[in-house]
Amino acid sequence: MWEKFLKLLKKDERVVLGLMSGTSADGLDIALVKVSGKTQDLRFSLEFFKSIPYPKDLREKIIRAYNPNVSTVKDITELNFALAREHVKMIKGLGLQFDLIGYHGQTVYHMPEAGATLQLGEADVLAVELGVPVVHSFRTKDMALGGQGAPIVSYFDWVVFGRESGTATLNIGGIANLTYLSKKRENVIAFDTGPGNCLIDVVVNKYYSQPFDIDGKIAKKGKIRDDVIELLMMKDADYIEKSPPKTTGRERYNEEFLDGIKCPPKDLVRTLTRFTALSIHLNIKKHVPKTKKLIVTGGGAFNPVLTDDIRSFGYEVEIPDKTFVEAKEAIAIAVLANEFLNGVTTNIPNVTGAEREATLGKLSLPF
Ligand SMILES: Nc1ncnc2c1ncn2[C@@H]1O[C@H](COP(=O)(O)OP(=O)(O)OP(=O)(O)O)[C@@H](O)[C@H]1O
Ligand SMILES: CC(=O)N[C@H]1[C@@H]2OC[C@@H](O2)[C@@H](O)[C@@H]1O[C@H](C)C(=O)O
Repeated sequence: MWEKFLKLLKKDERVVLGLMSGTSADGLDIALVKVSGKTQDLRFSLEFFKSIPYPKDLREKIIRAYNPNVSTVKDITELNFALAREHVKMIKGLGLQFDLIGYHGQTVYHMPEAGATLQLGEADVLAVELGVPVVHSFRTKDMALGGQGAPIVSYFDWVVFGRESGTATLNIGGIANLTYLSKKRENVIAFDTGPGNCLIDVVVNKYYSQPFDIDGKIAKKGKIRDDVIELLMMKDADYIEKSPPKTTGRERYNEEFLDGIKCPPKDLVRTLTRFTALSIHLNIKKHVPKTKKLIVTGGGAFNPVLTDDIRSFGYEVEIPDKTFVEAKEAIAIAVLANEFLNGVTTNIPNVTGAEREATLGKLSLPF
């Protein structure tokens, strides 16, 4: 058993399955990636990608788990295994071959100030059922070292895009996070800017019974309400002003964040779209003002109202091909898992605030 694993450690090229389930809780992103080399000599090719939506009841359980006022320890315990079993079912259905899995798990609560974060999805279930080693829990060691445990994709951004200057990558998922690129790893700056699609999603869910504002169609019909922007700015000024390292989550940007706002739904969707772009812009202006170009990924890249709003602040906005836009985070998780086997450090202390570099991840073996 160990022999097979030791052989895998010595391989230069590995086929890695990267699994990412983001804060939107919309499903599992599955990327099959061939990876060779390490750090800035790393090469990867995406062999397969699919995003499989969660069954409705599982999505509801995840969203409920986010809310400390209603979720119980029993819910969390069950969900930890239920999620992993659902993930196994999804993967088995694809009939793929791979050497290793990188498993992000589902973040249900993130408390960087308290130095705590929780990702659910029991890695041992995947290791046993799928018969390969699983690297998981990528955030905890950075937190043990006093860091925020996020963003962790900035390592991948540095490896892949690090040679660009005046450029930042921007992933607009539930939360938006940005990496300001630099050739020198120690000069990379990355942080969460605040809401990505999550506030828009909350309103669209509530008033239109849709999971999100498809292609910005609702926003296109609404008007920007300056009084609501002002109110939102007052609520969010503390986070925008705060210097990195900083990360956030659905604990802050949820329905409660919109308390006290009165506005017709379509105007609210339009206004929240504008506010999301504005919060990204103000964060850039304050913390990484040399940014001229943004490489935008994540589901928000498919909302033209949002991307046009971002462009309106004067940035060159580049949107990579559709598969990369959707797959980037899952590819990054595959790369982090591969670097774990290479024994490479993957956090960036300048980004997370950790006291030193470390190899992120824990290993779950199938035997
Ligand atoms: N065609 C589209 N039009 C508008 N918005 C879209 C479209 N496709 C996806 N989105 C938005 O993108 C969201 C999903 O994005 P993504 O999968 O990148 O988020 P995530 O990975 O769950 O979040 P995070 O990166 O914060 O963990 C959806 O909830 C939706 O708001
Ligand atoms: C704690 C947590 O799961 N954070 C996520 C979330 O989603 C976007 C943003 O907030 C980012 O900080 C992070 O994910 C990416 C993958 C990261 O760590 O780079």
